[in-house]
Amino acid sequence: MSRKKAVKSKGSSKSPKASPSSGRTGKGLAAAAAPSSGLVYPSRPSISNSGEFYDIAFKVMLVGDSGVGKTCLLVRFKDGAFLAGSFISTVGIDFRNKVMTIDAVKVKLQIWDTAGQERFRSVTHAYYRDAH
Ligand SMILES: Nc1nc2c(ncn2[C@@H]2O[C@H](COP(=O)(O)OP(=O)(O)OP(=O)(O)O)[C@@H](O)[C@H]2O)c(=O)[nH]1
Repeated sequence: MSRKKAVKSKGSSKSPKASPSSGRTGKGLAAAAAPSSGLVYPSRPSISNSGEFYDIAFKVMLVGDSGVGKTCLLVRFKDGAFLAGSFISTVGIDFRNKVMTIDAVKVKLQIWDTAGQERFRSVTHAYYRDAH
């Protein structure tokens, strides 16, 4: 079985312009998924920016007031590290990808880290579409 290579966005996974969940509509396993649910079921395994194959993708948003620990939670989950004592407030929005295996299914989580400061609210709200 041949494996398709997804179109990569230029640069690292930190580019907020990329929207990997768009452009891939449900096929194959997608019969039960509503297109607006944000679920992405590729008909064949796709490849993430980190080079890992995955079967299904979810868009996850981290939202909350500034300083509650959204960025730390993401870094801890993605890299296993905790940034103690260094509070650099997020500017705008950022995202990281993580591929996990759950019940033998490769799940890609595209986790968006939003800025909690009020002045970025209009920017971050624009990215809520299709999120979980
Ligand atoms: N003690 C403790 N401190 C934490 C924890 N999580 C985050 N912090 C601290 O809280 C501060 C803010 O964390 P961030 O993750 O940057 O906060 P944020 O919600 O992303 O903030 P914005 O980017 O402004 O929206 C940092 O100084 C962290 O070190 C935690 O679980 N325990």
